[in-house]
This record gives sequence, structure tokens and C-alpha cells, in this order.
Amino acid sequence: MTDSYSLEELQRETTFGGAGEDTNDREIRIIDLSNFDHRREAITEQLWLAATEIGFFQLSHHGIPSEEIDAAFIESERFFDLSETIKAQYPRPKGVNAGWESRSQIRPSTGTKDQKESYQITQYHMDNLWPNEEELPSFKANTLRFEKQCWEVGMKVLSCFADKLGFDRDFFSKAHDPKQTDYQSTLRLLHYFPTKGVTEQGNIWRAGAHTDFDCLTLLFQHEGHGGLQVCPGAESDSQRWTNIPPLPNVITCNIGDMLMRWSDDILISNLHRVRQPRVNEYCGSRHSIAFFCQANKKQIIQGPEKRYQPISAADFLSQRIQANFVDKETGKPSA
Ligand SMILES: O=C(O)CCC(=O)C(=O)O
Ligand SMILES: [Fe+2]
Repeated sequence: MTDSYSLEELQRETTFGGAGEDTNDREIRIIDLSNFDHRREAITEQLWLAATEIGFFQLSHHGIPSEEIDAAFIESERFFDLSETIKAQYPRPKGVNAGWESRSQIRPSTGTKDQKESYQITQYHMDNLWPNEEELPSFKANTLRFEKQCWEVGMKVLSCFADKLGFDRDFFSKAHDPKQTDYQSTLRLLHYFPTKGVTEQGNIWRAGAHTDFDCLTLLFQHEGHGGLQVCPGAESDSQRWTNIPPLPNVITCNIGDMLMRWSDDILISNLHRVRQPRVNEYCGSRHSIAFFCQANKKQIIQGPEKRYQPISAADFLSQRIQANFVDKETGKPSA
């Protein structure tokens, strides 16, 4: 990498860190995936309209049972309840989306550390990063089971986009093949620390404004744990943010920068952030879980119109990761 902000996506990421304003005037469309195989065409139209007209959407009846989502949140809480000493044995290696980090992610948009800890599961990058069976029995098996379920849903949605973009229907599931060792999709467990709440937001965020690096993100919010706000990429100049209430069993979807490139900017990545709770709101721990559909490393990302130079998914991701985390030696963003 020659220039830390050489990707246009990185340049863009530095421009939307202000508080902006809240708005309730955007529709939060929920798309029902039930009976997917029979309703594929109608669902594809609904997903496409939501993605292109509104810029974000939620899924219901997506096939992941509510008990499985609850169980995933329990696994997440079990992990974050481990002592700092134990968690510190599984630190995120430099340049990789795996393992535990705490207060180390600095968003290019804000320049301040997110008030959170997170644990990333990226299969094939987990050597020495799983808590052992004494510390957390069945954690590995349970979280990997959930990861697989998320993958299924992600690939369903991406197969609809593939139809619309003129790719083969299985284009994205081949590009995100978990059987290949260059698979790099990630399940991320998130824990935002309890706070006293704020009267004004200021520049300290639970998660500063960003777009995701991936093709598609599936985001699970824990009931009662609000704070997520979104702004469609096409409206990023407006800095008007829609609150996404934490409904149980729906999945909030963000289109990420990888798919934006792969679609020659037809699908625009969605800005989002997690604001601090206000003093009169619930100020305890906030939990959420994200699944990032990130194409396998060897995949070359270039849209049908060749709007951007080709880039491997490995290079694309590593540039974004580097620009987002503190360098352990300097304490500054490591880009
Ligand atoms: O916790 C959330 O609701 C959002 C997390 C997120 O945007 C991310 O980790 O990329
Ligand atoms: Fe995100």
C-alpha cells in the first residue's frame, strides 16, 4: 500500500463524523423473506427497491429462529463477562478481523476511539484466538453454528442482488465460499460499555459514523439496546440520521463498500453509527452482533462496467482494517 487514503472509500470515510441531525421521515422498510424459494422474484424486487430507493432495509422471517439469536447473544455475553486477563489472551492480530479488541477502533470519521469491545470470528484466522473449553464450554461450536446461519441469509440476499446486477445467481455464494481457506467473512460480537449518558452527543461515540468494508452486513440488535442510526449513502451530504429501534428478530442490513464497487456504485453503501445514550435513556451495556459478508481473499472486485481498477478482496479489506485500528506502538491510527 503506497498511500494510506488511496482508496476512495477511505477518503469518503473521513467526511461524515459530525453530529448531524436526527430525522424520523425515512421509511424503515421490513422485507419478509418467508417462503423464499417460491417468492424469490417478488422478494428480489422488494430488496432492490429498498436498497436503491431508501438505501437500507430490515429482514423478517429470514430463517434464523429467535432462540438461535437469543443463544448467540448469550454466547456473546458469556465471552465479554470473562475477565480482562483472559480476554487479553486472545487479542486481535494486526491487520486481521479476528480476536478481541477493546477501545482500539478509531473511525476515520471521528478520530476518537469507539467506546466498545468486540470479538471477531473469522474462520481460518482463529489460531490461538478461541477461549478454551474450560473458560467457555461450547463457545466455539455455538458461535460457528450461528455464523453458518448468518451466511445462509446473507447469501440469499446477495443472490437476489446478483440476479439484478446480471451476475450468475450463485456468483456471491461462490465468492464467499466457506470451504476455501481464503474465506474471510466475519462474525463480530459487540459490547458497548455502560455509561452515565450524555446531554449532548459531542465527539465520543459508541461507534463513530462509518460504512462497512464488506458486501453486506447483517446486524442483530439486542432488544432494549438502542442507539443505532443510519443515513443512506446517497444522502450522506445531508447528515440526517434515522434511528433504528432495536426490534427483536429482525435483521438490519447495510450494503457495504465492497458491493458498492462490485456494482459500479449502483448499490450504495449505507452510513451508520451508534450514538451515546442520553441521560434519560437506558445507559447500561449495549450488545449487538454483526455478520460481515466479505468476499474470499482471492476474489477480484470489479463491476461489469469496470468503473474502478480491479482490486483483490484481500487488499481491499486489509487497507480498510489498517485505517481503523490504533497502532499498539504509537497509539495512533495505524494506517
Ligand atoms: O453495534 C451496532 O449496532 C453497529 C455495529 C457496526 O456498525 C459495526 O461493527 O460495523
Ligand atoms: Fe458497521
